[in-house]
Amino acid sequence: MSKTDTDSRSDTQTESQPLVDHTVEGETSEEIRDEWTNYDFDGEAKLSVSELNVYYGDDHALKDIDMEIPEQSVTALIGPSGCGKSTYLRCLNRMNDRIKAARIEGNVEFEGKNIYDADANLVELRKRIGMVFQSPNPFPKSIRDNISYGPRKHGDIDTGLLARVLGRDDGEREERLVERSLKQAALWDEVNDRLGDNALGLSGGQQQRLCIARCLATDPEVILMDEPASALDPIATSKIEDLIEELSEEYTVVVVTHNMQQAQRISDQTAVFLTGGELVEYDDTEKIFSDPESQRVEDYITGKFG
Ligand SMILES: Nc1ncnc2c1ncn2[C@@H]1O[C@H](COP(=O)(O)OP(=O)(O)OP(=O)(O)O)[C@@H](O)[C@H]1O
Repeated sequence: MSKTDTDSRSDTQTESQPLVDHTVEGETSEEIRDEWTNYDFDGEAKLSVSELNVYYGDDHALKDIDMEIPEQSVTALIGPSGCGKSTYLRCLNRMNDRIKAARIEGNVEFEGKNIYDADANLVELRKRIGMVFQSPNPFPKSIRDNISYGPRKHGDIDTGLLARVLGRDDGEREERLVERSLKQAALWDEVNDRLGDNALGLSGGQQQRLCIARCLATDPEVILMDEPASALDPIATSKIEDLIEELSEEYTVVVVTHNMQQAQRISDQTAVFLTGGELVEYDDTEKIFSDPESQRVEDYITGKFG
């Protein structure tokens, strides 16, 4: 499968500037790290992360992350437990702001603007960069209300009494939005005859697709997913995986997964984080899983540690 240490070092090593032994944890040189994480792709970057550091109190959870995320594709984030994948994902739409102990330094550019600028509009940001969590978390409301809740909150849909009195009722638009979002999330056929039923009566897999539909209803451009299938059975997982691949034709998807087969099945590029909050390698998924540069990445993906 892999290159040996000697092979992978020979590309970059010079006599005057020997590089450290990258097989020793924590000793990857900056030059090598830059080379292995500087992913060269066709097309535009949707998000550009630079010099990102995250601290929880004294714990330095993410170290100097530079990463460009290509638009309309699936980027998988993999790595052992505690290496910072979820922390990184939450940085991409400022969800870490909600964690008191978290301190974030660096830039995350979304279409040319740093989302950490003081004047960033967080409501708008999280509308454009949506998130789906590990455990399905529908609201204890009807299937229909789960979809229309966000657009109503943002003022995109109004079906209230005043709107009705003023003849501006968006009821029809709401129905169209509910149908479109549920179809996009491959759930419409299973629920279209019971849109008024409580969402908590759906199966786990259906609930997760509903959460994806809810996210799509606010018209995001980026969808962040934190282990979206880890609580689901194999059939429900396979539906979510198919859905992720379809969504990437229109949206930019970033997904954290512990499941390496899943990363291989669904993603175009994979970023490997290792213990200590380091981004060690970032490349085409095929390359990462067939011919990684880093010995540590190879050890991780072949199950030698992690
Ligand atoms: N809210 C928090 N407060 C303090 N420390 C935190 C918090 N969230 C995460 N951490 C710490 O930050 C580090 C990275 O955690 P994170 O959850 O991002 O890793 P992960 O790779 O997503 O792990 P897992 O795969 O187990 O979900 C860990 O050391 C963790 O203990």
